[in-house]
Amino acid sequence: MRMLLIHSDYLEYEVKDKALKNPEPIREEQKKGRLEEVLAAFISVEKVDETNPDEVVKKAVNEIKDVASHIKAKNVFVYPFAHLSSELAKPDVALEILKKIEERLKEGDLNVKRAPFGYYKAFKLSCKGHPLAELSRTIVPSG
Ligand SMILES: Nc1ncnc2c1ncn2[C@@H]1O[C@H](COS(=O)(=O)NC(=O)[C@@H](N)CO)[C@@H](O)[C@H]1O
Repeated sequence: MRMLLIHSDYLEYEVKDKALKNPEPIREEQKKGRLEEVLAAFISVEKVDETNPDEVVKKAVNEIKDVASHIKAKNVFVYPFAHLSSELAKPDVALEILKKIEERLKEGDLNVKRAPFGYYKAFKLSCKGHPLAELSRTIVPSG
């Protein structure tokens, strides 16, 4: 799994077209979304993650929580992003892993949103530019 973590004044998205034949079914209110003072987690789920999804979920959640506490962000946006890797996991596996990351993060005291999976989306971001505002993480199952 590859994650790009951006601390931003806000992240807002708007769903445009389908990027998959069968994207995640969404409700009308999910077609647009916005969070202020947010840690945006752009996540590419990779083929290697399919060998142990639960382990990569656990590691990803720990990394996101760790960064959020360091930068004192209470809001997290889980954002499916297929452009951080050339070895993408199958969409159904990727969606399950992203849903689990969202669920686990919500168990803590973070306010979490997840952007819809399988759609082209317009988005706006305002990176804060401090030394920890742009981070990346590579997460692999231990095998
Ligand atoms: N492995 C993945 N990790 C994260 N998001 C993914 C993954 N696979 C698919 N997606 C989601 O599905 C959308 C389309 O994925 S894509 O790889 O860019 N494109 C496609 O798969 C099709 N256009 C066929 O190539 C992405 O924008 C993202 O929302």
